[in-house]
Amino acid sequence: MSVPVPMTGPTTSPATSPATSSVTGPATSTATSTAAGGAHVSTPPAAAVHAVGVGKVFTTRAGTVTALQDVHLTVAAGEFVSLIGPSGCGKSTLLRLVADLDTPSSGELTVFGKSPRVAREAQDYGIAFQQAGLLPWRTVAANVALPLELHGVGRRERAARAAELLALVGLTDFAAHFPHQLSGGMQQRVAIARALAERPSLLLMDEPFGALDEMTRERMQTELVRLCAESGAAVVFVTHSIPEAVFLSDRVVVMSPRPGRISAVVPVALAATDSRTEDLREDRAFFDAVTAVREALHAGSRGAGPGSARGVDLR
Ligand SMILES: Nc1ncnc2c1ncn2[C@@H]1O[C@H](COP(=O)(O)OP(=O)(O)OP(=O)(O)O)[C@@H](O)[C@H]1O
Repeated sequence: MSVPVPMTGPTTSPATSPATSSVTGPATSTATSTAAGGAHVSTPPAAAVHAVGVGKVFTTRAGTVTALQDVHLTVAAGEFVSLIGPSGCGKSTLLRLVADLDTPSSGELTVFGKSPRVAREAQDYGIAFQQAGLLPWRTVAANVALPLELHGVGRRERAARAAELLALVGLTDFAAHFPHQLSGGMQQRVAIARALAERPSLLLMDEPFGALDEMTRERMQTELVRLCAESGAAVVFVTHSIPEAVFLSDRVVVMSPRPGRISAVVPVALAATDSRTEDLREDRAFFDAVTAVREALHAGSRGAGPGSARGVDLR
């Protein structure tokens, strides 16, 4: 990713920061503009995601469910942030609010300084969920080109962009195949290519590798790191796997259940995310970061009752 993070160093456990009123990403460069009179004024670039006191309450026949309470989170442009926490702690709900698939009950949420709706209309973000969600009657290339088609991009330009994206995810030879002719991992790569079609500045990913076998999953993680480095997109990534979160992220956001809130943020002080390779998984610093996230998860779940860490891969 384009955001600088501390380089690999000796093996101290990364510090976790408690969830306080402000959880902010690494500093990014500021844009300068010239004000009247010639003075240069620094304008900080808008964060990819900025949540201030966000809450979400669902009302059902059985009563109300507070899925999120007082969530403060800032994801910098180009930053990779994972959300991890027990089942039902509100990870998907938070992602859905960012994606304008639902609206907050309280607080303020902006995406690149705009409301989620305006950001969606501006095609600021792409989405990839656990189910690849490909249209079975369309070829791989036609699936990748779908968002472009929906937004009126011409046939020739669509074809060129689809070819470029399929090359990026290593599926050039499968352009004319149909989804059922591909493996699960290949389908997921098509879904990621589709999410990148409109060059979004933000990718929202909800357990995109959850259904894959371990080896395919690790390969996909390495590919995702590369793709994100190439595209410069920020990513908000929901996962149940601690090693996955650590391998991919600049920061891991730990959530606790009932009601869902951020209990800790673990900065991942490994090599910059754009230069992470398979070897990192054997690195002492990697294990230390995994331990830090695991401890934060346990601490966040303490007091929430038995089984409250369920659904998290604590290995
Ligand atoms: N549309 C809805 N109506 C009512 N309750 C909902 C709705 N969507 C989510 N919830 C509730 O909100 C809480 C958070 O759900 P959410 O799916 O965000 O959790 P999660 O952390 O993503 O869980 P998992 O890890 O199991 O996917 C849960 O208690 C869930 O039952």
